[in-house]
Amino acid sequence: SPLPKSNESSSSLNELLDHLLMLLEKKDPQQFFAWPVTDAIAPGYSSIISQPMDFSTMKLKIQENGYTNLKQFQSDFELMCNNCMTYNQQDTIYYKAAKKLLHIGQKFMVPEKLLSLRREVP
Ligand SMILES: COc1ccc(C(=O)NC2CCC2)cc1-c1cc(C(C)=O)n2cccnc12
Repeated sequence: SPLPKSNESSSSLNELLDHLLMLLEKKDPQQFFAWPVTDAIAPGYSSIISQPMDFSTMKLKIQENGYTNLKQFQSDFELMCNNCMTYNQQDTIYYKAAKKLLHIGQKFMVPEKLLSLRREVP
């Protein structure tokens, strides 16, 4: 089906979300959150995690105008981090990375911080 027509407001939201996503991806240098987790690298993952989420899926969703507000973007980000902290034990590099990323993301996505981001987006 053709991509829905983007209007002024959705494209400026999408620009903000693209910028935010780029900032969050930079906080995941090992790219643990870059792609969907497969059962091959994480045994039983698909039967434990009912709603998988990763940065590449979020990027696609932005391009398809899948987010109509910031809150929806925030909840996918939190879903991604919480999935990781559900599947992995606390003493793993993945759990620790998710905890750290979630904390950083929550600091980024506060209104005054976002205002400055909006000024950054050309
Ligand atoms: C896209 O997901 C990944 C991509 C690459 C890697 C990876 O480079 N792992 C190496 C670091 C020690 C092996 C791990 C993951 C990975 C993410 C995750 C998450 C996000 O739960 N995960 C869980 C168990 C095992 N591997 C992973």
